[in-house]
Amino acid sequence: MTGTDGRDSTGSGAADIPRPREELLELPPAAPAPATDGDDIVDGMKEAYWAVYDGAAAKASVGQILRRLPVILQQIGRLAWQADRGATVRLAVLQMAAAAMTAFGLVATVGVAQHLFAAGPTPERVRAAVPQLILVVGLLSLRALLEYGVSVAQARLTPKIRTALETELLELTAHVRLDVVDDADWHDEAYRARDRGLFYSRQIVGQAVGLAAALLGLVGTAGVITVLHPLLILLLPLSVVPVGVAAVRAARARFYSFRRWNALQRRIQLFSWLLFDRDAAAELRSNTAQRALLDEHLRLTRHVAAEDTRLDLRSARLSLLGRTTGGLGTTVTYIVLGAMLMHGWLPLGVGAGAVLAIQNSRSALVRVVDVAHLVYEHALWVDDLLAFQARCRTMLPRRTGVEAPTSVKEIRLDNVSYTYPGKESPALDQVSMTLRAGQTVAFVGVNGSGKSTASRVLAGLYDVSDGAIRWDGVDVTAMNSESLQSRVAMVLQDPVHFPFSALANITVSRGTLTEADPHRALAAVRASGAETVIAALRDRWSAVLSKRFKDGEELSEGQWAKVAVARGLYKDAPVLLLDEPTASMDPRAEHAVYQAVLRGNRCGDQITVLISHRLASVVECDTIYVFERGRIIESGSHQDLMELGGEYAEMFTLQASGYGSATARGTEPA
Ligand SMILES: Nc1ncnc2c1ncn2[C@@H]1O[C@H](COP(=O)(O)OP(=O)(O)OP(=O)(O)O)[C@@H](O)[C@H]1O
Repeated sequence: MTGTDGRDSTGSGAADIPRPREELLELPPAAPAPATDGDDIVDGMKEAYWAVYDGAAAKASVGQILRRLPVILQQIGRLAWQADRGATVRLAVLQMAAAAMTAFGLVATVGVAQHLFAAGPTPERVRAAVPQLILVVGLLSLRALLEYGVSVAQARLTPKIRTALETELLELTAHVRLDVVDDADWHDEAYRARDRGLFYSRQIVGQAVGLAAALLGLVGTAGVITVLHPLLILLLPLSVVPVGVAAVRAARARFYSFRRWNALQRRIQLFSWLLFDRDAAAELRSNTAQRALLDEHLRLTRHVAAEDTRLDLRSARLSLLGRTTGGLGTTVTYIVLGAMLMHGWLPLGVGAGAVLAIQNSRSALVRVVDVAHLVYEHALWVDDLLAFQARCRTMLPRRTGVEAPTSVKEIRLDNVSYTYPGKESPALDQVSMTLRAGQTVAFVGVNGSGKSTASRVLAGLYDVSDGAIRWDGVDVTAMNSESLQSRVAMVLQDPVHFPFSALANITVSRGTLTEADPHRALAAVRASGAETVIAALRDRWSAVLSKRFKDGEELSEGQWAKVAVARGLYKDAPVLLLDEPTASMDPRAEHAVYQAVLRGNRCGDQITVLISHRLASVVECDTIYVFERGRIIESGSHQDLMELGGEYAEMFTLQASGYGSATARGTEPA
């Protein structure tokens, strides 16, 4: 006997002597995981796709931040305006009024100081200050009320903005074309927009309000100082700039440590995830690998503890530096103020007021710096979310064109080609076929030959790169994509396990979870074999098919397959595509499905396409198309193809011989 490689396969001769192996790989090291104790463990971590903007505020210059702030405030204002105009106006007006009260309160406090530091006996000075004191209390109470109003408006606005953004994001991601969803980069962006963009969009309104309040406070106190004495405004930078510089450095250090902390946590989480994970549990135990992973976890945790301490110490040092520079600035301010008082340029009461106002400005500036950094970084995430939404809007399926017909007599594919984005060679190459109502056809071929791609193109999920698909002569590109998709029922090998009731798992194929056609549902589960599955559930049709819910039930893969076939049949579309739906079914269930779908052909004018690797199940199809590298290499009935003696006949004979030899072995005498 001679094999295809020409070597003798009888077990004798020179061909049996193994040839020396080529040295492809050197010996591995004795320690598989190199110790990284001496290295910076954060550097070994690839940046997570969702962490791209972490620490951005630490990298931006003060100029960059200042330039972006008006744009950010404007953008958040626009989002707020779209979400709730009334609440936005109230928020802005009340916030400005609260800031004005702060400034008036400061003026009144200066008035109190002027009376207290005026010449004359103390009781008279105190009495004279009382009306101003009452005014201060009144203004502060009014400010508290206004700030309450700000909080109320903010509480109404924030959830509305978040809901609007989330709804729009889900609406867009659920509708973008399938080829877009196939793109891994798009996925990363989608997760980032959902996890980070939405999260920060909820916080950013409050932060923007805080920033506006701090900025208004700063402007207000600067105004008061100018009113007290124009020269004092020159003193203000002397006092506040060092504080501002220290605050900028401290804020940057905080963002920088947050970024490192995040990277470290991700590294640790990899290990804790392996120790917790259900899928890893069996292998972890059978390999007795728990100790090794726990040791690695402990090693990393110790690293993180040391890193935490280092970052905290750095932050403490920066804070000390900030206080020292701030203190120096204050000392210089007070010396100049003292000199002005001594030279009689300033009355004592005004001097005391100036001290108060300068202190106010300093704390307002620190707030501005802190919040500006936060807003800057978080606005990048919100920007990212909005840019992603804008991109998705350009990736929606065709929404123009005529509605696809509710029934079809003939679907023609003329030289259809399809190339996946980013791929060089086509997955479908010049495929032509004609499918007629009432026919059942099969797509067969080796893995990767293009069968599923052909079915997705037929289902209107991908637009062809070349060629045309016509439904009764009408090119599908002239049809609204979603209407076309609604005319095709698709059953896949790995169906979605919807965590809904058994009934909703069937009705979802007609786009509803709440309305059912009871007769059609029963007919569909009977035909697919799902009837016995549902009948065995405690709550039958209403049983929730997910263990994540109380009293929920879990199905086996084969049972899910039956539910998925029922879902496809329930859709009752003019085209039914079955992409290896019975791969996980037991032989009896598979037989029943083929009886129902193929021989019974429940719906006389339906076009049924079956993709299967079990060739025994396609024998009765009207036409069998054999795919190879995206092309159709053979087509015809089973009989035709067997007579042709090509690829199909070879595959069929191979499978049949497996059964034949097994049967023969089973019947051989022992
Ligand atoms: N989403 C995708 N993105 C890029 N390439 C893809 C994608 N899906 C399939 N391909 C490629 O297209 C070609 C055809 O794949 P397809 O899934 O249509 O084959 P198939 O015949 O259904 O295979 P199988 O029998 O394994 O299910 C393969 O080379 C595959 O790698």
